This record gives sequence, structure tokens and C-alpha cells, in this order.
Amino acid sequence: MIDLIHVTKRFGAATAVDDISLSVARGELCVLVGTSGCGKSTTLRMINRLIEHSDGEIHIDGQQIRRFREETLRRRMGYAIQSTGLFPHWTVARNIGLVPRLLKWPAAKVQARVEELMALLGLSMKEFAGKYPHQLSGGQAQRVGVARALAADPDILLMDEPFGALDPITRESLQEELRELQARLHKTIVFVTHDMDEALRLADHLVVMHQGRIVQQGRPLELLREPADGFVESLLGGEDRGLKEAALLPVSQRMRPLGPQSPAGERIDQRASLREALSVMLWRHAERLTVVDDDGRPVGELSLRRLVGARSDD
Ligand SMILES: Nc1ncnc2c1ncn2[C@@H]1O[C@H](COP(=O)(O)OP(=O)(O)OP(=O)(O)O)[C@@H](O)[C@H]1O
Repeated sequence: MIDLIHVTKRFGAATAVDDISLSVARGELCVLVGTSGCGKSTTLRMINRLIEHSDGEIHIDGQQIRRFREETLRRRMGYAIQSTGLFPHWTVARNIGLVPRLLKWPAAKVQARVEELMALLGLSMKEFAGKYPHQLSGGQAQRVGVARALAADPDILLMDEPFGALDPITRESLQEELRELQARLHKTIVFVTHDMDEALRLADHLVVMHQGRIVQQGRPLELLREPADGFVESLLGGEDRGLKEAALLPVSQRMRPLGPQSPAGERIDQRASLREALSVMLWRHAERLTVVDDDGRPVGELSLRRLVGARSDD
């Protein structure tokens, strides 16, 4: 759906983005990750033409973006940024309704859309519609920013470090919500971050950038297992990669069906990650856990040997 083909961006004599090629399929969540100044934001802004590319081609649905009228292009793309960009003297409801109003939707339709989006992002109308940005917490303001980006129902969402300024707990819960939103709305998302844990948690397609170039791209597990070079390896956490991989794999992948023996005492949800399972084992000094389904029924057993990937049985 989004294709960058040998795209370069120069600012004067400096090359910020250097001959990158990248394809994002419809409904995919693509994360650009890399150290500061590597060209992530520039890449994102070239997609909605806030920045014009110098060389190469950018296509949306096979059409060069330069062929679209800028207004048509931006209407297809929501844009959410770290500082939220909310208008400080406008209420939450007015901020969210900005794009539909610019598109001259009838007032009743704008109102209905604002209500729908606030519900979608867990913002109570009664409590928040009339509040101003300075009366919101960081997490609430980010939710409003995302609601505003979704207002005209764009099929593409561009997000530039949207959760960068939040504490880790709020950040994780917004990441979780974004994944759920994505599963429900099937948007195509390009997401910029410099936080590798966030990138691994969110990405279907992970793109590692360094000094304006793409050094590796693929599924998170592929990159973790086969980093292209020492830079990617250290960015992915070096020796910590085992834990990062475990965070991406569900318990259900390594458990074995429950045998006739009585289940172990400690329990873990089948959808929990292997990393969470390891943490429970360490905390409880347990080498075995009973894996339970959503209704709390035992469905399997996970031993420490299986968790670490030993094939021979326990
Ligand atoms: N408008 C501009 N004029 C000149 N140079 C720019 C401009 N915008 C960005 N750059 C330069 O291009 C390079 C890439 O910047 P960019 O903002 O894309 O990096 P980034 O990976 O998003 O970094 P960060 O994580 O710090 O936001 C940097 O060296 C930056 O200084």
C-alpha cells in the first residue's frame, strides 16, 4: 500500500535519508527504529509530503504521491506526534473534530464522529469533551491526539514517537490499545520510535535505520534471531535479546498438554509471554507452571526446560 523506492532526502549538502526502499502492506504496522538523527521522522514526513523527497519515488496504492492533491493525500493519512499538536484554546471535542470540520461535514455528523472516537479511545464524553489540553494528563492528551488523527477515518496512520513523553506504565497500556485498535480498524500504520522494546512489541514489520539508511528490515523475530550486523545486534539489546525474544513468544508455544499428573501450583495464562512465565518462575521459585485458558481452566504445563527451548522432555 505504501512503497518507498530508492528515496533520498537532502537538506542542502546534508543527506538526511539516503536511498531507502521500503514497502508497507495494507493493514500492517510498520515501525521505524534507530538512533537519534537517523532520518526516521524525515521518512515519515515525506510520506504525507510535509517534507518533499529529493530523489526516488513514493507510491500510495501504486500512485506517485506527487500526483495526489496535497489535501486528498493528507485526508487519507492521520498524523499523530509526540507533542500532540493540540490547540491549547480549543476543547477536546473541538480538537478532535478539526479535520471533519475542515472537510465541511455537517455539524451533527462531526458531533457523532467525536462521540464515536472518544468512546473508542476510552475518553468519557461527560468528563473530557469540554476540557482544554492543559487540563489533561499526558496519556489523555495522547489519546485525544490519536482520536484527532483518526477523525476523518483515514486508511493510513503516521505516528511520530506518539508515546515518547509518557511514563512506562501509561506507555505500555497505550501500546496495547494501539494494537487492539489496529486489529479492529485495520489501518495501515507507520510508527516512529527510538525505543526498541516499543518497536518489538508493536511491529509487524520492523525497519532499522542508521545514518539515513535502512540497515535491516523484516519481522521482529527474524531481526532478533539474525541481526544483519553488530549495530543492529546492539540496538536490539545484545545479550538481552533472549529476553526480548521471550517477550514476543506466547506460553502456548512451548507448553505441553496436561498429563495425568496433578497440575503444578503456580498458574499462568496461555497468552502470557515466555518472559512473563520466566518472571513468575523466578519470583515463585517454581520450575513448573500450569497454563490456563481464558476461563482459568488448566490446558497445559510449562517447565523451565521447555521454556528455555530444550527439546528433550522434562
Ligand atoms: N528541516 C531540516 N533542515 C535541515 N536538516 C534537517 C531538517 N530536518 C531534519 N534534518 C536533519 O536530518 C537528519 C535526520 O533527522 P530526523 O528528524 O529525520 O531524525 P530522527 O531519526 O527522526 O531523529 P530523532 O529520533 O532525534 O527525532 C538529522 O541530521 C537532522 O539534523
